[in-house]
Amino acid sequence: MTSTLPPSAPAAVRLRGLVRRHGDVRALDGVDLDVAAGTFTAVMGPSGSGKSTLLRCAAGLDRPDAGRVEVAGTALDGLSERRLTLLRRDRIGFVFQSFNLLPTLTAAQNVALPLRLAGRRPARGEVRAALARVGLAGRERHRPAELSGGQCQRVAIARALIARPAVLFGDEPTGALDSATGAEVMDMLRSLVDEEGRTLVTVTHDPLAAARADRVVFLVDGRLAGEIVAPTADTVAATLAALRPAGAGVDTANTGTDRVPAAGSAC
Ligand SMILES: Nc1ncnc2c1ncn2[C@@H]1O[C@H](COP(=O)(O)OP(=O)(O)OP(=O)(O)O)[C@@H](O)[C@H]1O
Repeated sequence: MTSTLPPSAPAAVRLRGLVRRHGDVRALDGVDLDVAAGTFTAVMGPSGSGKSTLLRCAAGLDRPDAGRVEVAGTALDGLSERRLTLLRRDRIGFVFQSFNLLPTLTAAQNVALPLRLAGRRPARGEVRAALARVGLAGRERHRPAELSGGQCQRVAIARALIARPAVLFGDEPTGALDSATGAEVMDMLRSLVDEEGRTLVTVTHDPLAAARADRVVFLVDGRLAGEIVAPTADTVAATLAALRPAGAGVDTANTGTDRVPAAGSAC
């Protein structure tokens, strides 16, 4: 199946015929998908169905073997590595399950890093405002070891958003957090869409997290296998259960009900 917008509708992300092979494995097997600007899309599916590969190709972190990726109207295929790096820096944000903060830098310095790497000095109050936006007012001078896991992920999100990317991609951004903290982070991500018109695309295994999205798309064996608009945790869980091959066990990844927080300090 495909999930595309009319050609005239503004798409923050447009994927056409995406194929990505790893040896004999077709991690993506012909995916057509549009993500409308200003929306929150969750990507779900069984373990190994191609979710991370989809995100990495859409974000320009990996190159598909065939097909086309457009982000905010720019086609990624054919871009030189340098142009792709600049596009990722300026137009694409990415957060991972691990927070990847630099331990010796303060929260504010971590958030400012993408601007500094781009040769730009942050405007007065810009970093403080970015941290306040993710609920970390007053934490500017804390280093990662002095922050909780949820706070570290908020710093990582502020860092990913500081350059005002066209799309923020998240690969299980709450996967290392306990359920309550993960829910708070998902609520904060939702508010970024509602209040600022941000565009989010997030892989998650958690039906409760996916229920915050406007739309959930499901992958199976590298192909789109369905979608739910205006999802609830129940409709998401039921769809996932129906997609799981008969006899398959519970997904080894976190399901949101059995999450264990990352050990030790969080970052
Ligand atoms: N670098 C790689 N080398 C070889 N095979 C890979 C590589 N990356 C992904 N794959 C394979 O491609 C398929 C899709 O992997 P991917 O990580 O995208 O799935 P996923 O849905 O994100 O899985 P999970 O939910 O377990 O994280 C899997 O069969 C995986 O083993």
